[in-house]
Amino acid sequence: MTSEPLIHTRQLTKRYGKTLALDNFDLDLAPGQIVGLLGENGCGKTTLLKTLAGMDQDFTGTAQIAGHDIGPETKALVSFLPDTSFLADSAKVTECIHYFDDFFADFDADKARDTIAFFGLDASSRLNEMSKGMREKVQVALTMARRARVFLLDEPISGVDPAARQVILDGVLRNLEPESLLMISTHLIHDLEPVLDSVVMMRHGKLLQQGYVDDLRAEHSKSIDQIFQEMYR
Ligand SMILES: Nc1ncnc2c1ncn2[C@@H]1O[C@H](COP(=O)(O)OP(=O)(O)OP(=O)(O)O)[C@@H](O)[C@H]1O
Repeated sequence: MTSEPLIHTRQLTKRYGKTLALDNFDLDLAPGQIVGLLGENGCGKTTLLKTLAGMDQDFTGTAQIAGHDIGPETKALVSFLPDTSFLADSAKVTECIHYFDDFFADFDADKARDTIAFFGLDASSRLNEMSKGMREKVQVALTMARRARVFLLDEPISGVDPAARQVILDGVLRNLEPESLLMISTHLIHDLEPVLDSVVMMRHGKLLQQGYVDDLRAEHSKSIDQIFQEMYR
């Protein structure tokens, strides 16, 4: 790594009862890259993202963002898109923008409105009048409109059609500052591969493989999608 890690974990361990969701998970991620978080169902991707986002502080080991232990300081640096809807169904898009503006000091309402327009959405619509893909776009627009140093997106393109996936990815990328760190969990590696700088592959709560996509592709003479299929077969 050429610069100090923005995300740093050591022996990060999270249990849900008898289930070990994160098992002594060690990770260092430098800023200025787009990272794909990959792994089969239940390997701990959501748990890792929630932990780094400060949504669940019931863990052992070390987890730091920009040198700070996970807590209020790191929450201010991290913009998190969960895999479930976090907005009130009856709200209008304009109300969601106001809500974010009140709640997050680093929120740029103009940027959010601009991305909503880029997605071709009507800001006066209510969420319960929108399709799943349209609601996902609203959530992406809000999440990416923060001037955060770390963006953690949990499955932002699952459950939408291939054309919408590309539009959502474009909406994510057009808002990203070069020095930010973006980590995206996905099963849709083929769609994401062209934009990734590096990947983190997980298995059973552990780090299975981490590397820059160019290095991995050169080493294996295969696409990341093919490497993933073989690794998890
Ligand atoms: N709230 C919870 N209570 C109990 N067990 C949980 C809870 N959340 C996650 N788990 C368990 O922790 C493990 C990791 O789950 P997690 O959701 O992090 O996996 P994932 O890689 O995101 O899966 P997927 O790809 O299916 O979204 C799984 O065994 C899951 O059943």
